[in-house]
Amino acid sequence: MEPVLDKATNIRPSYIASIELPPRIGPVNVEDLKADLSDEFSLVSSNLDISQRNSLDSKEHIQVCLRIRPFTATEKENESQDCVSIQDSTSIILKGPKNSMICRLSEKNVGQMVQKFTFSQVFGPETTQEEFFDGTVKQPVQDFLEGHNRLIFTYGVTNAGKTYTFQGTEADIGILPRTMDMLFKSIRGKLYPDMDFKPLRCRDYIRLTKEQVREEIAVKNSILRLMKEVWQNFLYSARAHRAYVYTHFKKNTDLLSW
Ligand SMILES: Nc1ncnc2c1ncn2[C@@H]1O[C@H](COP(=O)(O)OP(=O)(O)OP(=O)(O)O)[C@@H](O)[C@H]1O
Repeated sequence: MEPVLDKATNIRPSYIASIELPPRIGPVNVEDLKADLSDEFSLVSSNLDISQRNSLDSKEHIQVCLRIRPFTATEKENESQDCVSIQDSTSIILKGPKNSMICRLSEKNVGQMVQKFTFSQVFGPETTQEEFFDGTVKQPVQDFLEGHNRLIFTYGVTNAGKTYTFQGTEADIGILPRTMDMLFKSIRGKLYPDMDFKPLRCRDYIRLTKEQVREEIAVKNSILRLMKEVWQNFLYSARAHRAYVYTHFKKNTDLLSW
């Protein structure tokens, strides 16, 4: 039975009442909602050099990978329902949890409501940290080492597994330490061993003569000596202050007990 609404007491909130909808002109075209925007966000412009264009041509310019994490112990204890099923390596089917409102409504009206989502790559709950790194981040890091710009980020609701994926655990490191490892390995043996470069402003440097190197070392040593003296003086006065506080306190408590 339809609820009977008492019009006199059902007052619309003022913020709704105050909205004036613009008059609709002609039919609404919804086709552009499905527009493929990938061309507009294309990284390939005429300014890029040929090597960069080749590197990008073979791939999508934006890659969106999905990682589905396994249930945590608590979720298993609570018998959480699996709402995501992997259809193939790039798509998943999402079902509303059984007995949820959306599920009951959709079953009643149009059968169980399912939604399909497509990604560049889908990684299931059994995916290891190494497999995930190799399948997602390794190539962009390699591109970066060859001089291209790359941006990698994780995105998801709380508890989705972003920190685990990015940072990982001590026993099973994530994509960030694996990336750093790759970067440091790539410069191994390429480090300049001498100490005759000096940074200048933000991006420049100058090469020092032997005499200038000696002067730099002398300046640095005197700064270090000065810092050591300041630190020792600080420690000395901190100890003296503590000793004073202790004796003062002791004297007062002695007086009190007396
Ligand atoms: N691939 C995985 N394998 C095993 N455990 C995982 C995996 N991904 C996440 N977890 C576990 O799931 C829980 C939630 O993960 P995590 O803390 O990374 O989520 P988060 O997205 O960073 O959350 P928040 O946004 O709240 O910081 C943690 O207990 C984590 O150890």
